Amino acid sequence: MTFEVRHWIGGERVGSAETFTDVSPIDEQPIAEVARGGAAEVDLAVAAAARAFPAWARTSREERARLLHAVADGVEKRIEELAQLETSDNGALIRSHRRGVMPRVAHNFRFFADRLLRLGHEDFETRGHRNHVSWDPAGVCALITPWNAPLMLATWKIAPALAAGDTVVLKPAEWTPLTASLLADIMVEAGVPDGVFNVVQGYGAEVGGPLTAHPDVRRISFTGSVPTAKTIAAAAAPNLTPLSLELGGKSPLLIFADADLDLAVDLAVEQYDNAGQVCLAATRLLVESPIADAFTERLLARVAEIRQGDPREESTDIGPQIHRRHVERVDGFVRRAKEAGARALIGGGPNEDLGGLYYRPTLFAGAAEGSEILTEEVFGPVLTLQTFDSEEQAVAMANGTRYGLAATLATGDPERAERVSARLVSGTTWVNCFFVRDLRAPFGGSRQSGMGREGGDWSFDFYCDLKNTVTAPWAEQWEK
Ligand SMILES: NC(=O)C1=CN([C@@H]2O[C@H](COP(=O)(O)OP(=O)(O)OC[C@H]3O[C@@H](n4cnc5c(N)ncnc54)[C@H](O)[C@@H]3O)[C@@H](O)[C@H]2O)C=CC1
Ligand SMILES: O=C(O)/C=C/C=C(\O)C(=O)O
Repeated sequence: MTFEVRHWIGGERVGSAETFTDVSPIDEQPIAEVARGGAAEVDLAVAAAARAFPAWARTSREERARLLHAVADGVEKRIEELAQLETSDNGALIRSHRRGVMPRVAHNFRFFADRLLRLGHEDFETRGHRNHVSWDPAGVCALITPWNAPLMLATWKIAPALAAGDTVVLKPAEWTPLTASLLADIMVEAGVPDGVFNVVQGYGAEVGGPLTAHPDVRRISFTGSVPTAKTIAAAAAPNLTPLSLELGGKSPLLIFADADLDLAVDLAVEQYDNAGQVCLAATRLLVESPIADAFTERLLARVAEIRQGDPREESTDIGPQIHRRHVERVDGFVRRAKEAGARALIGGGPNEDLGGLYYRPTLFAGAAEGSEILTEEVFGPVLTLQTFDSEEQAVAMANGTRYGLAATLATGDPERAERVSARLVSGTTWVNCFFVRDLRAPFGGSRQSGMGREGGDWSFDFYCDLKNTVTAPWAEQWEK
C-alpha cells in the first residue's frame, strides 16, 4: 500500500495537480505518491517563509534553542520510525539508521542550539568608539539536499539556519522525499511556528530551478553533484545569492609500506559502506609497491565476505543502489573502465542473484592514468587500486583530480603522516582512521568539491549577516 506525501507550506499540507511515484530501492515497489511541485509551490513556500521571518528572527536565542532541543526530543522519540522510513526510501542499512544516523539527526539540532547560545557578541573600542559585532539572521534559506543520507544531510543545514533566526524552504531529493515530510510533523509537535520550516517536494529542475532563482531567497545551501551545483550557481548569479556547496569527491586512501596492513585493509573495506554512495568515500586506493600484492590479496578476501542484501536485515553489510537510473550510471562507469583496459579483480557488474538495484562490490586495477574511472565520482561500490614508489609520487597522485573533499592515509610513521597530510588538498584528512566526524570541525571540500564549510561557527558565518555597529562616544547630554 502506498501513502500520499504533500508539501508542507506555511503550516499546512499542500497538494499539487500532479504527483510522482516514490519507489523503494529495496524491491523497486512503489511506496508513496508525492506531490510534484513547481514554480507556484515555490512561490507559496518562499512567501510563507518570508512572512514568518521577522517574528522568528526576533525570537530570543534562548527560545530558538529551546525549540530546537524540542525538535531533537521529537526525533529521538521517533528514531525507529525514521530509521524504517529512511531505509525503505533510500536503501541504506537499518542498523546504521537506528544506531548512527538518526541519533546524529537529533544531535544536529542539539549541537546548533547549544552553539547558538555561545555565539559571541564581540565588542571592542576604536579611538573611543564602540564596535559591536552581531550575527544577524539573513532571511529565507533555500536548502537542497541529496538522497544518500537524506535527513542527516538536510538537518546539517536546517538546524543552523533555524538557530541563526532564518526561515527555511527545503527541497529534498525526489528519490527520497519521506523523512523530510515526517520532520515537518516533528517541527509542529515541537512548537516551531508555522512558516518557519517549509518543504517543497518535486524534481530538481522543476522545484530547485525556481527556488534557486528566487529573488526573495537570501541563502542557498546545496549538497549534491558538481554539474547541478554549476546550474544552481548560474541561477543564483543574477541575485548574487550567497551559496554553500558540498559536492562530490574522488578521495584517495594512501597506504604506505610502513602501515599496519590489517588496519589498511579495514579502512579499504569501509569505503564500500552505504554501497559506495558516500561523498567522502576514499575510492582510490594508492598503495606503496612493496606491499601491493599482500594488501590486494587480503583485501579481495575481505571484499568477497561483504554481505550484500536486504538493508532491513541487521546482518547486511551493504544494500542496493538508490535507483535503476543510478545503477545504469554506475554500470556505465564500470563498462567504460573495462573497455579502456582496466581489470575488475572482483565484482564488475550487478548482483543478478539479488536482482534489481544491487551492484557487486568492485575493485579495479590497471586503469590508465587520467582515465575516467580514476578521475570521476562513480558514487557506487567501485574502488580502484594503483601503486606508488615514493612519498612524492603518492602526494601527486592523491592531489591529481579536480576534487578535494577528503583523504585518508595509513602509515606507521607520525612524521610522514604530518608531512603528507600538510600537502594534501582535502577538506578533511584522516590518519589511520576514517569517518571520525565531529560537528565542531569544518566540513566541506576544496577545488570542485565545494564552496564554504559546514559545522561549528562556520555554519553561522554562512546563515547570518555579520554586522558591525560603530557607536561614537555619547556626549553627556545624550547620556542623561
Ligand atoms: N553528497 C554528495 O556528494 C552527492 C553527490 N551526488 C553525485 O551526483 C551524481 C548524480 O546524482 P543526482 O541525484 O543526479 O544528484 P543531483 O546533484 O542532481 O541532486 C541533488 C539534489 O539537487 C536537486 N537538483 C537537481 N537539479 C537541480 C537544479 N537544476 N536546481 C536545483 N536543484 C536541483 C535534486 O533534486 C536533489 O535534491 C551521483 O552519482 C553522485 O556522483 C549525488 C548525491 C549526493
Ligand atoms: O556523515 C557525515 O558526516 C558526512 C556525510 C556526507 C555524505 O555522506 C555525503 O554528502 O555524501
